[in-house]
Amino acid sequence: MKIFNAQQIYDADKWTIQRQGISSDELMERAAMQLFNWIHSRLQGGGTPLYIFCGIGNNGGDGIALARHLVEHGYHVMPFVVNYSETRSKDFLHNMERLKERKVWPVFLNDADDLPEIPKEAIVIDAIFGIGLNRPPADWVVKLIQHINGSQAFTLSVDIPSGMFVDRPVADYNGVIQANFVLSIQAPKLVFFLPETGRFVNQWQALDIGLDPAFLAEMSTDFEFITKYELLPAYRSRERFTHKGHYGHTLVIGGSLGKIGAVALASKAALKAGAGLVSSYVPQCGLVPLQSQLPEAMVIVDQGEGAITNIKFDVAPTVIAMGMGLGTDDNTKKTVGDFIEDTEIPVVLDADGVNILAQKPELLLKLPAGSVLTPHIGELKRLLGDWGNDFEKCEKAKNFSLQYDVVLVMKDAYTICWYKGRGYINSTGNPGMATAGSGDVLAGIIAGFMSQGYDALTAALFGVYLHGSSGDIAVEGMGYQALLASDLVDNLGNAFLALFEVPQAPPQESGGQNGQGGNQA
Ligand SMILES: NC(=O)C1=CN([C@@H]2O[C@H](COP(=O)(O)OP(=O)(O)OC[C@H]3O[C@@H](n4cnc5c(N)ncnc54)[C@H](OP(=O)(O)O)[C@@H]3O)[C@@H](O)[C@H]2O)[C@H](O)CC1
Ligand SMILES: [K+]
Repeated sequence: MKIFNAQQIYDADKWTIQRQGISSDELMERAAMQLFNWIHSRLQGGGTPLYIFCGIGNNGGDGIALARHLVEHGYHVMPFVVNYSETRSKDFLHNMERLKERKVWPVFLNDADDLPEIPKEAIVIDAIFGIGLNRPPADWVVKLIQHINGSQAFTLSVDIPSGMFVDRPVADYNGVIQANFVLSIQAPKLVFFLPETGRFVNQWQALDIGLDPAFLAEMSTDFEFITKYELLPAYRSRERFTHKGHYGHTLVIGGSLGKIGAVALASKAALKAGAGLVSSYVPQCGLVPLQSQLPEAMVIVDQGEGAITNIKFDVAPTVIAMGMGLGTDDNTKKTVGDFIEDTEIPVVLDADGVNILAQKPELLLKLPAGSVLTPHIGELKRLLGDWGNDFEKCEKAKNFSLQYDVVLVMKDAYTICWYKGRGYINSTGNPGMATAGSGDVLAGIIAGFMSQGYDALTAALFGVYLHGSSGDIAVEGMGYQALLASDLVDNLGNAFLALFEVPQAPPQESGGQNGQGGNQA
């Protein structure tokens, strides 16, 4: 699912109005009907007071139109106009007239003295600012937002939490609606998925208002939200007349004294992801634990006792996952650096493997095409340099992916895979996955996919999605705290099965639940 920027949404509006021969007011009516249906299907006409705070633009227009539908269905509606500007939008005014025709007069709020009492059992509908916010809100509007946040009422934001810009960092973190739920018009917004702003969005759902599908399909976007529906067309089924040789050979290089578990996790994950063969290359101390823990893997030992000192092997892997548990031994760093410089086999570089690249950036140009880097935030900073905010971080990652022919997997609550300037945002995962070994499993899954012949981007997208999905399935029977990286490996089979589950209702794009939501270590 594409993630549009504000300008693209305004363009799609215009095009839809022209193509479908409708007025902008009719488009707003579609948005209001969708909002109403969503609320009505859940409240079923209950007596909960609905406090609707509306701005004076089209976001406010959505709110006022919604208020009319709710009034017509007998809901207890308290509409307010947040009078932050004299410049009202045409469709806002139109809907104000219609509401007044039904003998409903919203209360105008003009300054901080006007803040209404909000009972905690009320539902607040936030239609103050939408994607049109282009400067910090006035102080009294910030106070209103704080007042709403402090009310303990369930807060439902229309399109985007008010106070959040759609394309740049928040000006004042105390001046953003903390939304329990966001009903986002047509598509989710990028800011839902970035840590600094995503924390204001507990859960979200996109409401389809029928913007011209052909126009949306043709528009190229910097970001795409990846669900199983984007992935399934790339899935390759296992053919009957095949053998292990058809599914490639993953070599996992890593481990040091006390960190052999990282290699075991990655190796098992590669096998579970479908690699035909897996060999684990470890220092000598890894031989016995690996052979006894993971009989399916072959083990190749380095000369070094407790750390890898000189990488040499005589197998012909399809892909190499390396970096997990390597340690910081100088010889190890040197042999890994030399290996990266010479190899032509695509690599999935994790952990210390990424750190070695950060220390020797000239190696980046030597990475075989179709390689994947899987840094966590700390490793990413070492690789890209520090950033001031999430937008700057994305810009750096984007530039990096334009400069080097590799996939950069930026691990976070919503992991973003970057390739050739485009960001692919993952939809699965939860905070339980912020646990030791989770990253080793991810690198192993991605390598397992590459080993079967998936290109690096597709392998990374499948890997990140299934890793998160496996975590989501695993926590169904336990608390987040109890999730272990090995649970991610154990549930990978169920994550594959879930890919093919047909939803009972048609798929709706939705996600989130911070505190119940995603995180990939
Ligand atoms: N296709 C769709 O997604 C549709 C979305 N709809 C809804 O429309 C809004 C966007 O509406 P818009 O009128 O463009 O913008 P806002 O309602 O967010 O803001 C209104 C105006 O407020 C001014 N502004 C901006 N920042 C401030 C500020 N800090 N203080 C005061 N005023 C501010 C600005 O106008 P200026 O001329 O003053 O710059 C805004 O234009 C979208 O979010 C959806 O909810 C449609 O209903 C259907 C199609
Ligand atoms: K809003």
